[in-house]
Amino acid sequence: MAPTHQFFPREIIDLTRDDEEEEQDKDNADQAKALLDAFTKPKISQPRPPKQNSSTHERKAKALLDAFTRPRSNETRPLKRKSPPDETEVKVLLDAFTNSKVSDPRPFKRKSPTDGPEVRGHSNSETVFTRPQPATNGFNHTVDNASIGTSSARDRPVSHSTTPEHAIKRESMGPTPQPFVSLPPAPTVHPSISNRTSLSEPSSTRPQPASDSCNFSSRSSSVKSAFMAKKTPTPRHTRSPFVSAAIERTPKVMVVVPPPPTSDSSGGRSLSKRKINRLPSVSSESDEESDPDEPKGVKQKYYPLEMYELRAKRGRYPQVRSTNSDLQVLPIRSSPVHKSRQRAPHGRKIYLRELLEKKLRTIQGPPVKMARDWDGTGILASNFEFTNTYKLQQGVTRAPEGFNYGCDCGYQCDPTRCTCLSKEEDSEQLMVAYEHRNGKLLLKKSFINRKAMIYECSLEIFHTGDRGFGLRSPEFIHRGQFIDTYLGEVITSAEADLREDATGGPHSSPSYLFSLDWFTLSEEDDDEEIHEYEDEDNTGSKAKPYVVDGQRFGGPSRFMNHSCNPNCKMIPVSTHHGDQRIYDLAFFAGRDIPAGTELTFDYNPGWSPDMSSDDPNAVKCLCGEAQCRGQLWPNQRKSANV
Ligand SMILES: C[S@@+](CC[C@H](N)C(=O)[O-])C[C@H]1O[C@@H](n2cnc3c(N)ncnc32)[C@H](O)[C@@H]1O
Repeated sequence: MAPTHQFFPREIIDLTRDDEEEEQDKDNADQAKALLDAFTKPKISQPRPPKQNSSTHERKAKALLDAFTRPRSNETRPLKRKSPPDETEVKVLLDAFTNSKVSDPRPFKRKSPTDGPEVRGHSNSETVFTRPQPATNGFNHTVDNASIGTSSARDRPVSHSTTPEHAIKRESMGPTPQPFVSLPPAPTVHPSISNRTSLSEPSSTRPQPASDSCNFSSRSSSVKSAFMAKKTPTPRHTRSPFVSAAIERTPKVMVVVPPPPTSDSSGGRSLSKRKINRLPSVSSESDEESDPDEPKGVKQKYYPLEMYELRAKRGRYPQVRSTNSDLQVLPIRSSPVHKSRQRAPHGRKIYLRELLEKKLRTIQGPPVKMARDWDGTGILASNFEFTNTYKLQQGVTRAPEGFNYGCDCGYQCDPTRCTCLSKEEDSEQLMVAYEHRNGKLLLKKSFINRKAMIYECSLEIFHTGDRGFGLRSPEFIHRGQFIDTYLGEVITSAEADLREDATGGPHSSPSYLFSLDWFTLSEEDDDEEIHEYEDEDNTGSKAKPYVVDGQRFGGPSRFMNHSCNPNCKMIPVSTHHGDQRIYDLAFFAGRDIPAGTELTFDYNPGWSPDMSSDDPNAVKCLCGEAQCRGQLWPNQRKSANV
């Protein structure tokens, strides 16, 4: 089928010319250019170019070469050429053209002039093609026509238009390295365009293999090497129009470039980077081998999670190694980078800091950062992962669904009249926790000693120097503002005891156990409804409160230290009214807190002076407050708080 647009100057190509005429015009460079064009481009004015076999091409190519290299027999002066290097280049390139056809298998077997690679074109083909592309030559260059290897697709008219001006403009850009396959004798993609396509065009614009005739990728390497071997290193310059044409076309014959990066491969790195952010809890050695960049968190090797739970179940608890050891901090990786960092303390610090920052990014909500002045050696990177929810562990269950019920506010809850709100002890008045102050939803001043919920601020983990890490906010926090909840594994009291014993107790290592004992009922309490789901072992005994362990998994508030004069307060928040064993531990600002001030709460708010003791094993409090009690906990097992 004839192309719908004929946009190429007709006078350039005329394949009907016979050899005798050509012989007479050997010294005419323009004519030679036209002849060369005839080799590489089918004639537009014809629906189909005449079928030409390779020997015809070779003959014509040699004739063309002769025209440049041999003086005419009836003339004494040599052929006029603008520069010797151009001649050399033409020779080399033409040689490459002819030889490549002999030495290399043709990229595809042309069954007919209509066969050939199908080129998927740019949707705006004016910007892609500089030359007319007859639909009949088998090179379809619109996306619509890109059905590969089907005659119907090939025969479709070309639906784009290109003006001669475009062609001239493109050609003036001169030849460029050829990244894409073009096939003799009917290359269609302009070199400059091929190059551009490989660099920036979407893959849909790249030449596609014709399914019935060729597979470019399977032969690309041999074709490329042939070209590379024959390519002259001579810089290209001072080209005559003819030479330009020759150079521009000849490479099309043989230039093959490895498949350009697909969207997959280009995104691979970013995909792999994204994978880095995956929260690794327990990593196998094989995982480490496969992705050396992957941050490694809790090491099964050092913190045998499964064994840990297994033994806890059996009543035996593994003696885990100290969590302060640098050795535990280091995730073992086999990559050379990591090894070198291991050797260089500075590199190791950087690595550990990066590891921690990756962990910090897994925290949902406002960003939590690591203070820049921290110069620790990665203690934080050890056996600890941030978690965004409670991790219910073995033996811990939520109350059955039936125990959870919503309010009857309707579509939108009325926070001043919601039936979920508790009533004042001595009246029917509802306890409303929040009020708007300073443009924020804050805990009511009157409620600061009661229950409340949520307002977010950004936080920063920093090193206190004498009490391990601490938490602070780079922003001013208003009194009553919600800070965060205490997160971690929710475990049974029995397991908490095992874990505490395993670490030597709070006297020898930091404790991250926070008991959920707010609603713990007294032995006399006969609220059977509340207790019926607690009787897990059917013994009729009331279960002990669950405990949140923030040691291995936790949130930023896991780093909040104790103060005998705290600026924050933990207020329990129940979101499942029927479930009194699992609730949220929410921290609120007890007073206005200037930016950068350490956030603290009282680990033992029910403290009374008679709890003090002279026990030398008591955990010393280093809060530094004037009214410091001298110790973190009474010398009995902690119950109410951490
Ligand atoms: C929940 S952690 C707090 C974060 C901890 N500083 C860290 O580096 O991970 C509780 C532990 O911090 C230490 N700690 C907290 N407040 C303290 C204080 N006022 N004086 C001494 N040590 C304190 C104790 O070791 C305690 O067991």
